[in-house]
Amino acid sequence: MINFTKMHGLGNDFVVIDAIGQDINLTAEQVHFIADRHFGVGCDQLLLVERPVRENADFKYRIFNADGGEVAQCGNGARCFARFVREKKLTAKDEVTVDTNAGQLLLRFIDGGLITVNMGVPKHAPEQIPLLMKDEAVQYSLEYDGGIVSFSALSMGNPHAVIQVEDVVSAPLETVGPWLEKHPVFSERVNVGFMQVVNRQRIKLRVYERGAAETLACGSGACAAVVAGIEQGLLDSNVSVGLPGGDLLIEWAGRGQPVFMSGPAVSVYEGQIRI
Ligand SMILES: N[C@H](CCC[C@H](N)C(=O)O)C(=O)O
Repeated sequence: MINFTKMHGLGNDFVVIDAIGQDINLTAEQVHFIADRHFGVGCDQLLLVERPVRENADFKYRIFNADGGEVAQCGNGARCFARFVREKKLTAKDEVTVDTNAGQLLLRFIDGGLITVNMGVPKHAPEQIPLLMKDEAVQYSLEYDGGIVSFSALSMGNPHAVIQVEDVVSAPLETVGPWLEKHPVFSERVNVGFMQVVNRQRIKLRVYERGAAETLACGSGACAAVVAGIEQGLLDSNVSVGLPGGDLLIEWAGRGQPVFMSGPAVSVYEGQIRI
């Protein structure tokens, strides 16, 4: 039996497992089973909380998409990880440093039960798009269904494509999402965000996530969309991102600077799963 906590960040939901106090070694198939909403517990991603790798870190955490694939970054997951280690009394710190496969994150508890994550510095021509590599251009275009799909491509530690649309409600997420997610120009697939610019301090966003399909919120996707919008001169440095599951605050001071994301994290229930 494995003990877990079911959590969410604005409806992007997680199975969070303490792999320090439990001896856990999950295959991709087992992650896929746990994530299944009919045969398992059900979640967008599964998070494993482990001992740190580097001396200056408090923990390591690993992220697995519902399809079983391990990935390196998850914004909503980072906030839920922070809430988890505090609620499980694995730390009493107000600021937690965590190792991830994308590097180190700094997580801070702020007023109102919110958590701010330093998501690191965005990379503008992520290595996952060698075929499209231009001179640090951040806008790319591909032919699709007799037309052209233009997008910004960048990495927040995981790859993102950001498409600007007039209205997120009518965005072609169900068709363009899976098409671009698996497009061969992205050697490791990609998360696909559909961004509607409301004004210079507000966007609306829907994300078709790599390995999980559409989620109610995507933290790294919100960061990528704001970076893309600022790069195109459409947004100021502090932006409220309206996702189907709720709002995140994203702050970015420009190239070479880290992106900060602030938002909630909620524990829903504790459980055990037979694996
Ligand atoms: N699907 C993402 C991982 C989860 C990201 C998302 N849930 C977030 O909050 O950033 C990927 O394959 O890179």
